[in-house]
Amino acid sequence: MRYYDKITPDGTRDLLFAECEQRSQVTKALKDLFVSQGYRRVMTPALEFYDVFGKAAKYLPKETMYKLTDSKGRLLVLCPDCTVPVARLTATRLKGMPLPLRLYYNHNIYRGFPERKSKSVEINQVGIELIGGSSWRSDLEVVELAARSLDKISGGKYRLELCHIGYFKAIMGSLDTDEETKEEIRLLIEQKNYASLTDILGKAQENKAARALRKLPGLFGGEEVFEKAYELFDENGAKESLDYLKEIYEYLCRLGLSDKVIIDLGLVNLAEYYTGIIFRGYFDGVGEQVLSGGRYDTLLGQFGENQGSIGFGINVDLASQMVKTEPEKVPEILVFAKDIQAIPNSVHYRKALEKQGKTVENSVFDTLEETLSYARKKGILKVHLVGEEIMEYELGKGTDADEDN
Ligand SMILES: N[C@@H](Cc1c[nH]c[nH+]1)C(=O)O
Repeated sequence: MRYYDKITPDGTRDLLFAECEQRSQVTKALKDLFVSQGYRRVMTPALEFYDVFGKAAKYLPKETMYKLTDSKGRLLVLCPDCTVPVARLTATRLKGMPLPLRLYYNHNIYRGFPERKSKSVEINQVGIELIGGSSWRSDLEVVELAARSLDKISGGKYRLELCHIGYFKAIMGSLDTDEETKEEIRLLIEQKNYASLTDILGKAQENKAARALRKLPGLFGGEEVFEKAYELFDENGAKESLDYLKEIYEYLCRLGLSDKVIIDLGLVNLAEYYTGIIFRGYFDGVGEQVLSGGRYDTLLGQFGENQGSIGFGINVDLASQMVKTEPEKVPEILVFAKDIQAIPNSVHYRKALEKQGKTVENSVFDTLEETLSYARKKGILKVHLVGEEIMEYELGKGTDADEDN
């Protein structure tokens, strides 16, 4: 029998020192930004009833959720998405609060990807949701905030891809095929898999919609994309979606972000709750998407509250790759209590040093000799011995000359 007692499950990992620091820096930078804009923090549990997502099962693939049962045999999941629990919370405990609600969170989510062993299944996500308010103004606020978040973390080395799911939905609505094939088509477009897309569309009835879908993954770039898109398909609400997206795009250009924003009409996200604009953020040199978000106007309705909302989430681990940390600092002083009786005094002494802003470590060795040897190994330059008096030992870098003086 094989024991898995020295490793972590596929897709999870331990984080050490500098990595923890990078994470903290990212979350602090984002938190400061969100708080300064009036967003308030909420926390939802790591465990949720499956029904919270089951009701919205169509929003997230069931196979990617980690499931377990509680003591009453009810089905639970490890939270696979932050937006759905926030919708649950808004419709229950936050019901009746003045709208709009501006919420932010820092949460781990769990999504299994059986086909990709190396992909993280535990993702630390920081995000916001803006619930209620006029769609137009909320969309402008949140898209700009997404760009600002990416900018703050990467120092300008980012790009934001924009789409409106209404365009894709309009085309799909005009395609004469069953739901299963439609889902397959959506996946192929998401993966920009032209070959299989052409194959599968070859089987559907040839019409304007099928032609447009074939071209969809290529509708990617700057302003010129709009012209092509209008030409390709403008029925069934497609024109209105493009008009709306174009206005958002122009607004971002007016903010000076034209070199950061890309239109990608092939952005057909995994989470099916989107009903309006959707967007994704990338950092230069990081292959995977760091930010994802969009407008979802029907999700809250699933929980009995009809409110439109928009939000985004940022993958903190990927964002951490953009953060440089200072080389790790060792404590300035190692304090050693000469004997058991001196320990209370050494505590007072450490507190006094901490008050002066010093970083202080307590020696848990029984002898001064071991304490000095440890300090040398760790590179701590000062050892203070607390007895009747305080004795200070200075350990020069790489020398132990003054050890016994
Ligand atoms: N929950 C979405 C991001 C999002 C937040 N709000 C709207 N969308 C995701 O994980 O991709």
